[in-house]
Amino acid sequence: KEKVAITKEQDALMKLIVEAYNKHQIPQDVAKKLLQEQYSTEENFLLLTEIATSQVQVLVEFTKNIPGFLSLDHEDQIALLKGSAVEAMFLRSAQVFSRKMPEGHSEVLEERIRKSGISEEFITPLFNFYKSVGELHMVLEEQALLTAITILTPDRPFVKDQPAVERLQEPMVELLKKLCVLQHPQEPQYFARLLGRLTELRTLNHYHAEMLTSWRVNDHKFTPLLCEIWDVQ
Ligand SMILES: CC(C)NC(=O)n1c(-c2ccccc2)cc2c1CN(S(=O)(=O)c1cccs1)CC2
Repeated sequence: KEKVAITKEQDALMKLIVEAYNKHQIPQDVAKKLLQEQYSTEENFLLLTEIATSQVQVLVEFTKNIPGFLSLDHEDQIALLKGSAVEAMFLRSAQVFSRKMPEGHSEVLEERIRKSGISEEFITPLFNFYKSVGELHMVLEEQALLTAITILTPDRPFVKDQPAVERLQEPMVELLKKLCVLQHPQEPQYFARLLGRLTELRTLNHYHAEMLTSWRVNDHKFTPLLCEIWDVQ
């Protein structure tokens, strides 16, 4: 059985990705607001809008720190960001949700998300996803790499130079595979389970598009950044 070892280059790549991932967290004040303000549906929706908007800004900064991303074709950079924004948001939500929170906080958080104007048919897959990510107990490195791998998905709509994106994504997938073997030696199928989450994420894209139409008919307003990244209005 060959010894799995992280090379010097892989260690350097991982440090860059984790550093970028750590640098861009959700501002604590927004998370605190989630736990303080009153419970109206409208209030909850506005809070989620605020959190989602700040998360998109966080996502753009993280993406810019992915080695090689800024040397991609500029239009492809935009196509990758727009193509992965929703998945990256749901992945980040699941990670925030599965993090140890002070007593009672995740219940409040869940309650607010359930009472934010999102229709029941989307709430179920949403929380199923949060749960399935939570059960993996991902370490920070795995979370950061999985987010980078999601962003560097070559077959997003309108990506012209897919091989260039594959060349960036490939080393990340290799590194994540090694990390999983090192972090979860007792669970050889762990890496496959992680990639399975990415497949589940893609289904959430569809739900999200449906959510947007149902919100638009109820005249919900989004921020210009969310409209831009989601191609709405
Ligand atoms: C951390 C960020 C990325 N999470 C986030 O924005 N959440 C969270 C969430 C999950 C865990 C902790 C804190 C927040 C739940 C939901 C969203 C956003 N969406 S949305 O983008 O469709 C939306 C935008 C405007 C109105 S609804 C709906 C569901």
